[in-house]
Amino acid sequence: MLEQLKQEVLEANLALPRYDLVTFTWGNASGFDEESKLMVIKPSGVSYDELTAEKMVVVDLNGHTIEGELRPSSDTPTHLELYRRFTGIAGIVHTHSPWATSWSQAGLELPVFGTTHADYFNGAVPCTRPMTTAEISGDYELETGNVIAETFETKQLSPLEVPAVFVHGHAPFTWGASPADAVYHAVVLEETAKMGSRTRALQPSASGISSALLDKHFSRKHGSHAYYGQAGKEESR
Ligand SMILES: O=C(CO)[C@@H](O)[C@H](O)COP(=O)(O)O
Repeated sequence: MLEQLKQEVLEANLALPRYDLVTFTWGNASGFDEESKLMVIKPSGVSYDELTAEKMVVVDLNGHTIEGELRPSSDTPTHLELYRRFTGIAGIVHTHSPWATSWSQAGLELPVFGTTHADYFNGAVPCTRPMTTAEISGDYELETGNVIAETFETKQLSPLEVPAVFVHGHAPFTWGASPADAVYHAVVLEETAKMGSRTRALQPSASGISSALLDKHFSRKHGSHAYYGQAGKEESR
């Protein structure tokens, strides 16, 4: 079942080490099928060079495995909560990419320091609040999804316009209209986090570009970025 989505999710997972976003088995990518309300996600603990479409795991919104021999990613509850809470997304990526993870560990939001950021994210990339002891000792992955959604609701941010978040003390999640879109945003986030780290080192008082410049760039670029299609070749919408 969902053979096409399994292939897309496989390609998205294989792109994570290709773009140096993960080490060992860290991170994961998933895709969501709106019609069947089923998610395809990477199996837990499997090396990226061993992944195949057949090893992908299909789960329903309650987290029940519908198809697949292997255990779904340990982050399955987080992915499912985001598909439930963020309308219109169909791909999610979680990495431990070094620069974005550094902002997550610092508990800082990433300001819009420049137009590279503004081309893809319509505002600062937020960081979630620290989770409570009860949340950590409860269903940690489910609560991670909840605190991400709570962050966007509290800040009145559109997940479609800022498709990225730093989870406090953990690492980033990104999402998009497809698994490939979510990977694209993960690459952009890592690059803008690197630039942001260096900007702040050069000028600690740097506060970011004007809202006029942000609006100019985001409105011109949003939704038109290239993403890779079959066989990894660059395509543009
Ligand atoms: O964030 C974490 C662990 O801190 C996880 O994302 C692992 O990095 C990958 O777990 P699996 O997807 O292999 O279960």
